[in-house]
Amino acid sequence: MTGQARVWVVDDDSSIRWVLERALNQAGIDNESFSDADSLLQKLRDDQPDVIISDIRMPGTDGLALLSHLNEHYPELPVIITTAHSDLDSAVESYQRGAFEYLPKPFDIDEVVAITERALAQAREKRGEIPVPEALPQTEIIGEAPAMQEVFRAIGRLAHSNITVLINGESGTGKELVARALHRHSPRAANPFIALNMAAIPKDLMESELFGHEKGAFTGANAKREGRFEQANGGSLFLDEIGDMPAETQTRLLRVLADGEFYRVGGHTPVKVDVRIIAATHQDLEELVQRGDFREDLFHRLNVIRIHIPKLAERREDIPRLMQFFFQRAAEELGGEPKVLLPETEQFLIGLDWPGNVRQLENTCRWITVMASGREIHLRDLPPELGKTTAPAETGTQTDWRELLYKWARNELVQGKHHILRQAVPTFERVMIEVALQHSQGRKRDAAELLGWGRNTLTRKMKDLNM
Ligand SMILES: Nc1ncnc2c1ncn2[C@@H]1O[C@H](COP(=O)(O)OP(=O)(O)OP(=O)(O)O)[C@@H](O)[C@H]1O
Repeated sequence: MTGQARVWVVDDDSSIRWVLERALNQAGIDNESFSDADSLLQKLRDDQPDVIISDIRMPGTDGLALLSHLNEHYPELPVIITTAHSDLDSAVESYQRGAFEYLPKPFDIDEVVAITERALAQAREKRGEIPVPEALPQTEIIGEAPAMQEVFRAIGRLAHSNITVLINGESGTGKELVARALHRHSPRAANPFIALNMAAIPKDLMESELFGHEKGAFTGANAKREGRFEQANGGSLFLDEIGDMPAETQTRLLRVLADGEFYRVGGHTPVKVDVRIIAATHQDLEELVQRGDFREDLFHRLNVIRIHIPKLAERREDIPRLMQFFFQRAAEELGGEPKVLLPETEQFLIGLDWPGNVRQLENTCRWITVMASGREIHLRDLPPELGKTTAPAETGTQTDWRELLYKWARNELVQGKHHILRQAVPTFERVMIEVALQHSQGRKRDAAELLGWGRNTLTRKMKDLNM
């Protein structure tokens, strides 16, 4: 945006001017008020705002006359009309004379601010200024594992279609990322992508969240509200954790999918929408259907194309690149240079089970970026709980590390490596030496004694190991 956004408000009611001034100021929108249209027109001769909010009934030039004048002489300038005497005629008249929006009083302050922001965005667009890009989450998907290649192929095949897609995968495997990619590569890319997590919405608010409500539909519904379906019109609606959708909402969703239209809560006029549904779940929907917890007909409607995202432990080969990517991103966000893993640290991390999948890996990389002081990451720099939660925790510390070693060795062999002792033994010795030196506060003679070596052996080993 060039300079500050400026909004002019004209209303003969000083209390309305006061309320609007306060709300706009709070939203950081620069504004100025006028008590009548004539003084506004006067000022318009040598200055121009980005948006005007005008009342209809005012002494002197009224709002509709002002609107006609503005529409003729300043067609680019969005005008929001407000009125306390709302009727069908004034609404129709306002739109016919080119109003950007029409708002009956008393209005919902948040709604006025939201509409003003939309008007400001449109004004910028018309002036040819580049619209402020929305802070889109990073959508690059990393995956060289065959299972991920399969996912990419599915996204590619679906690129030109509007088909409903069901994404299956454990929590944190990247379902939302894939949904965004499906949207970004679809003919709807320029329209909204709206994400909604069924598990995060209280049951009794779900319908109004999805379908919106009319003013007065229930206690607390002070103004009409658009639901997510309307917001996603022309674009995609991502319904995450669809298995958690309550039965009544399932029934309504099914009807919307069949008819392409719905009623807002408390509404009597059908609302038509064109929305592509991308649903996701970590649950076994077939099993939910069997148990009677999910409607079978809805399941079939959603299950047109299914994309399965494997858990991270099933695509360990992607872990190094993912970590590199997350270290890079964490460094950009938190400052500093991206961390680098020592080979033994990387091997250890590749061997873990990662029950929280890619999200857990990402969080671990952020943790390391914040907590580790050096650039190179040793085993000792890893979050202490990592081994416990994600490695198969056995009884007693002795079996703990042996289990990990088993896992590591198996993994090496699975990856086709040879001579694995060449890596394992020095790694083992290095860890032992580091711990002993830490314990002896750097005194080599004591460390050697702790290890059961002579001092010369320790010195030679440290030299061999480049320590
Ligand atoms: N293949 C990948 N490449 C890069 N980043 C990824 C990949 N998979 C997941 N991520 C990142 O991991 C995090 C979790 O992914 P996402 O939110 O898409 O998972 P989800 O399966 O939708 O999780 P939930 O089911 O818990 O909502 C996100 O920050 C996402 O950017």
